[in-house]
Amino acid sequence: MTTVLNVEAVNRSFGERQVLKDVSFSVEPGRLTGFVGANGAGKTTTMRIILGVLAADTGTVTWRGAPISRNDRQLFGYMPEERGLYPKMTVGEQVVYLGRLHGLSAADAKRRTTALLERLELAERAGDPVEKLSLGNQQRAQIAAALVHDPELLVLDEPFSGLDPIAVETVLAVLRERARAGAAVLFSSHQLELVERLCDDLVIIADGTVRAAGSRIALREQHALPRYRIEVDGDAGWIRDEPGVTLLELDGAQAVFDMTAGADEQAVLRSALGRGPVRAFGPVRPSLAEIFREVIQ
Ligand SMILES: Nc1ncnc2c1ncn2[C@@H]1O[C@H](COP(=O)(O)OP(=O)(O)OP(=O)(O)O)[C@@H](O)[C@H]1O
Repeated sequence: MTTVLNVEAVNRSFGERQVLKDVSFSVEPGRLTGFVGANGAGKTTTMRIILGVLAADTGTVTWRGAPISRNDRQLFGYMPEERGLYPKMTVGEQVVYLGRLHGLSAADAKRRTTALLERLELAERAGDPVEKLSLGNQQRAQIAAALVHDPELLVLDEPFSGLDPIAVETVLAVLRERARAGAAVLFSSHQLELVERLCDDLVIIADGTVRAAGSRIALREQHALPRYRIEVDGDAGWIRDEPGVTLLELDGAQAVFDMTAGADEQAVLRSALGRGPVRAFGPVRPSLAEIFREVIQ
């Protein structure tokens, strides 16, 4: 797969404090990359450096293999943490204006604004000044502003914070559509369940250091535990006496257990089948929250 955005060994300090330490990761087109980390981990600082709002002390950020130019930035869409739409301007005018700034013709900017506001369920508010909108609707307007020029790279700082569950689903669907159309999407979030559901790739940062990066599936496999779940008919309590089994949870017919290294989980399955029907048997994959806790330690 071709990488479009490459962050390579980026360092950045504020005064004495180094807030980014050798940060490296890449973002692929057509994929959603979740950027996760605790408060103060360095997500916003990294995003600002990608967008050229802030300079790195050392290290490079490249777009399609070359340092990022002003022209490249026209192809980027950014939703900054500090938001920053003009409060007195109407939502529609504002999104059109930002589209024009990114090089769209007046007609294209209008057409795309109408379509996007419709898609984000904000069309009815197009004529209202931003300051009159609820925070959640202001957030949707911000997302429209970042998307209006059909960017090839979308960088979104906490796009889901402050949205109600229905708005989350709408925005999520819009981001998926953008990725499916070929855009590279990098977004930060604290909401791990959401990131887990949404993203293809992950970058986990703690104290300014990337602790894990890669596809969500690969990360889950790398951090897979030798842990299994079984469901049988009747009581599963016998499982605690099987060789190599450490029983973690027992709830009637269901059990979750770890296997000691080298022990054979298939032997447990055979043993279960010898006792009666087995309704379910398989490895338990760690959740993103569990992987996160493990890698940031
Ligand atoms: N302009 C600045 N001057 C001094 N320190 C700064 C500045 N910007 C960020 N920092 C510090 O850098 C560290 C990283 O901040 P950053 O905003 O990148 O983290 P974050 O991961 O985005 O956190 P959050 O989730 O809270 O937004 C923090 O300790 C922050 O206080």
